[in-house]
Amino acid sequence: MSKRYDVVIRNGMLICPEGVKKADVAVSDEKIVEIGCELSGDAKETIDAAGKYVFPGATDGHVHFNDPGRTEWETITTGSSALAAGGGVAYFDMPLNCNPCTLDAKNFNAKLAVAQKDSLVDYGFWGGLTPKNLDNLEELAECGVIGFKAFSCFSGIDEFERMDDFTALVGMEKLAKLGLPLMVHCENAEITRDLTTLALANNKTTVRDYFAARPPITEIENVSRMITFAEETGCKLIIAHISTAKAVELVTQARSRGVDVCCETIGHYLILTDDDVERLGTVAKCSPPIRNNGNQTKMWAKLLNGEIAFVSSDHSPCDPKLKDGEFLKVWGGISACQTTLPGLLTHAYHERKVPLEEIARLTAQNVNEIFKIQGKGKIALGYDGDFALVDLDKEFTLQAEDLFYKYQVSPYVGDRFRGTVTQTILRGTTVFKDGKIVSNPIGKHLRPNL
Ligand SMILES: NC(=O)N[C@H]1NC(=O)NC1=O
Ligand SMILES: [Zn+2]
Repeated sequence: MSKRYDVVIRNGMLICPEGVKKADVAVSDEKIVEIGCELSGDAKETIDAAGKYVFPGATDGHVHFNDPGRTEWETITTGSSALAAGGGVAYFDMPLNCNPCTLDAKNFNAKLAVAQKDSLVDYGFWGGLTPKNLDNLEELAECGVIGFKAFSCFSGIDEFERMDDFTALVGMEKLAKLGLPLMVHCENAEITRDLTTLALANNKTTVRDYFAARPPITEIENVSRMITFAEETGCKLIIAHISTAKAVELVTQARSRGVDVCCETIGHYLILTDDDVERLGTVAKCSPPIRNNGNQTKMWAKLLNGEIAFVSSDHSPCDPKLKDGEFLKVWGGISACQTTLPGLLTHAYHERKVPLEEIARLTAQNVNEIFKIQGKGKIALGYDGDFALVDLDKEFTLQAEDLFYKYQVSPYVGDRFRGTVTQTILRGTTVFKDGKIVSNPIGKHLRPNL
């Protein structure tokens, strides 16, 4: 008897957890219901993926879409569209730089209302942990946050206060009980603050002065301290946007003695170097800063070794006016959520022979597993019909007009990529195709299955 699927993707090379295989994949009621060679049975929609690689749609674990409240920088509409254009089907939005910050249930619900209306793709939310909201962690957990985010140093946003040691201890004890992870932006507060003050006092505001004000030790020292807190409290710890190979080493050592810690890195720490930042200017300013080539080589080795759990974008845009000025003084944050997968195809797969299934793990599977999002992140029976169709050899030069961000700004404009996302499918619905957004907002809220 012939079957009737909602969608069949035929003749593609599927990136499955166990390897790459040529097969068809069928979706009904938003879920993958069959994987096999030349599936019989018709479908309401047939997608010919001959010559294409079919990745699991990516989940970006770390974005700042700034909605509600700072929509002059980015919005959920533009951010989620950009994500889809880069093969993304889901994102976890940070508790800052939206306004109000996501520090209690009321503000969580305000953000949820916007996303329900505007998000093209699926979304989860981070709650914040600051000295001011230790009594609100339980209510945020009930709302369904995927985890909590804290800053060891100044966050750039006055209302989102840094986590002092008391807050770290009490907060991590509470999160251990709630079974939710804490992600920490690890840079030593006093050293970054005082080196920055000193640099400003001496009018040292160039890109190199900025690097000197945030040296590797600020990350390494703080990662080590946060691991100690995690080890003693039993809280699951995720190091945000790790930038130095030495800090990755600390995470690996801690894991090997049983500490529940892992790390995320960001495309730009793998793709750009300090010399690139010097060339590009403030568009490539972020914190922690992008490091040198020697460190980057070691970061790639750690990535290949499985020591980095997932790769996100830390998409942190702003009004371009805030990037206009002396390097040390301007906003730190890079617009990147549209280019993570093409960046990894170019620099990980083509340049360094990182296997495609490893790239799928780093962009989709691991992040969903770590945050206990059920049924998302891989091409397997029963999972959401989420796919990114990729022409692996199709090259393109990124043009500002290609970007779906509120501001068409990226450090990669003018760069050559090899590996083009041609179509993004969310739970069986095509949301992006051939350079265009082709769906209304259909994103739904993702909560951890604890
Ligand atoms: N507040 C904010 O978005 N900060 C981000 N920007 C950046 O470069 N690193 C961050 O953590
Ligand atoms: Zn961030």
